[in-house]
Amino acid sequence: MDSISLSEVTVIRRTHLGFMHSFKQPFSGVTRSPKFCSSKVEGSNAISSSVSSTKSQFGKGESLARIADSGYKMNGVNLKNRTLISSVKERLLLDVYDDEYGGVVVDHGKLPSNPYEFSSMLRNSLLNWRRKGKKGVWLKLPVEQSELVPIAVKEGFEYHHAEKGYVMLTYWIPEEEPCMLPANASHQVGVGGFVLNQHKEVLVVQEKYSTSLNTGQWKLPTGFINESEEIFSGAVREVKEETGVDTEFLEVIAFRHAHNVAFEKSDLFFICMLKALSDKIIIDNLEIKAAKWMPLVEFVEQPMIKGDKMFKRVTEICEARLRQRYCGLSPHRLVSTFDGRPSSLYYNVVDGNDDDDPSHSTCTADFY
Ligand SMILES: NC(=O)C1=CN([C@@H]2O[C@H](COP(=O)(O)OP(=O)(O)OC[C@H]3O[C@@H](n4cnc5c(N)ncnc54)[C@H](O)[C@@H]3O)[C@@H](O)[C@H]2O)C=CC1
Repeated sequence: MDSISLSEVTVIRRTHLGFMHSFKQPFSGVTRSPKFCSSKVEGSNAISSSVSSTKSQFGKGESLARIADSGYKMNGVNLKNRTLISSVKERLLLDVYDDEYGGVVVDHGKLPSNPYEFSSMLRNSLLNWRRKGKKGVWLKLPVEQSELVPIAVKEGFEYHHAEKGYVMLTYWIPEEEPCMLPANASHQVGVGGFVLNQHKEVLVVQEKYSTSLNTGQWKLPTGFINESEEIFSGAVREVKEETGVDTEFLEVIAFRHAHNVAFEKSDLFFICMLKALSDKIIIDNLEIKAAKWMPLVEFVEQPMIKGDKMFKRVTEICEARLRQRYCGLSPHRLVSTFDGRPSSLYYNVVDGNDDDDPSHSTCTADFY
C-alpha cells in the first residue's frame, strides 16, 4: 500500500473529528448537521496546531513512514513503527481493487459497520484516489448498510443502479475529463410466443390486466425474461406459465425495439416461433383471464391484428415462415475467447449446405 502524506493526515483527522462532532444525536440517515462538510469545527484546533508543528519539522508532504521512524507522537497516538502506521492506514482507507479502466471498485464485503468510520474512510479514500490519479469509483452498498447511502451522496457519489439487495453508487474523479462510466442497463427484454399446433391453430391469451384498447383481445402470450435467462428458454417458460402448454423453441422470428416504455427504459421484444409439444391449456389465473387455440385464419382477421401495423407485420412474417419464404434466427451456443464464457449467437444458414455446420439450417424446421 502507498504511503500517505502528512498533509493528508491533517485533513483526515480534522474531517473525521468534525464529522463525529456533528453527530450529537444518534445517526439518523438522511438528516444531518449542517456541519457535516465543514472542516472548521470545534475540536480540530488542537490537531491542526499539533500537526502544523510537525509540518515545520518535516515539511509539507512528508510521509507518515518517516514520522513513524522518528517516533513522532500525534494526538496521543505514538506513531513509532511501521506496523502501527499500516494499521492506522488500514483504518483510514476503504479496501478497494483496481478496475481495468484506471478506476477502483470498493470491496463491499469489507465496509466498516460504523457510519462515522465509513464517512471518514470515504473522504480519506477520495483524497487518496485523487492523488493517485484514479478515475471512476464504484461503491456498492448492501441494503443492510443503507445508512451509508446518504453519507456517500453527500460526498458527491451518484446513484448508478439498484437491485433488491444493494444500491450501486459511482464517483468520477477527474474534473478535467468527461465521465466515461457506462450508464445503467437501458433496456428490458420481453418475449412473445407464436405457438402453432398440428391443427394450424395459434395459442392465444386474454390478459387479466390490459389497457382499454386491448381488453378482450386475443393475443400471443408475452412476458419478460429473467436475469441470466436465455431468450429461447424465457419464451418457453412464459408460454408454459401463462397457458400450461409445453413447447420447443424454434426461431426468433423478429424483434421490436421501442423507447420510453417502462420508467424511461427501452424495450426489446423478441417474437419467437415455438413448436407445441402439448395441447392442454391450464391458465395462470394471476396474469391471464383466458387462453385458447384459435385457427390461424381467425387470428389474422382480428381487428387488433389487421388494424395494427406492427401486429399485422409480425403475423405476416410468421405466415411467411410457415410457407418457408422467410427464415428466423436460431440460437447457437458458443464460447468466445473474448470473455471465455458460453453465450448464444442467434443466426440462420439459408441454404443448409454450409460446409462448416450443415445442421445449422433453420428454415426447414417443422412447426407441427
Ligand atoms: N401485452 C401486449 O399486448 C404486448 C406486449 N409486448 C411486449 O411483450 C413484452 C412483455 O410485455 P407484457 O406481457 O405486456 O408485460 P406486462 O406489462 O403485462 O407485465 C407482465 C406481468 O408482470 C406483472 N406486472 C407488470 N407490471 C406490474 C405492476 N406495475 N404491478 C403489478 N404487476 C405487474 C403482471 O402480472 C403482468 O401480467 C414486452 O417486451 C412488451 O413490449 C409487445 C406488444 C404487445
